[in-house]
Amino acid sequence: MSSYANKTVIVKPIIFGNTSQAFPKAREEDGHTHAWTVYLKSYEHEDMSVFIKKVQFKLHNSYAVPVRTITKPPYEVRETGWGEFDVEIKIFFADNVERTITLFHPLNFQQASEWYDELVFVNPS
Ligand SMILES: O=C(Nc1ccc(C(=O)N2CC(c3nccs3)C2)s1)[C@@H]1CCCN1
Repeated sequence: MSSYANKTVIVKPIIFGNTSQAFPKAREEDGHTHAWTVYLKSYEHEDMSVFIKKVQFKLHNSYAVPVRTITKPPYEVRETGWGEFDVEIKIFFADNVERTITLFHPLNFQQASEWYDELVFVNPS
């Protein structure tokens, strides 16, 4: 926690990204070629459920139930598919005063892909 211009500022470093694993061959029944996991986690291995109410992962609309809502850690979705697309990650906070945060992550099947960001709270209630 730090102060800046008489304000209390709390910064929570986060990581979001995906891992994937290719199947030996495309799956007969649906042509899926990869298993993948998209995730959000604390960069500091902190239990973020203290200040996060839920995380919604919005997959491509062709998936059954494309909006996956995760209410406790680990904030991740494990799925299979045949291609890469953008996953929208929407963070809802326990304090309803805080606006939701929307992140986007392009699935990457060539290599594990992680992005760093920070959740910044100014004068949290
Ligand atoms: O790949 C891409 N978009 C994709 C959207 C959905 C994908 C997928 O993997 N799946 C849908 C789900 C289903 N399985 C069975 C019925 S619906 C498995 S891939 C783009 C197109 C060009 C480059 N990237």
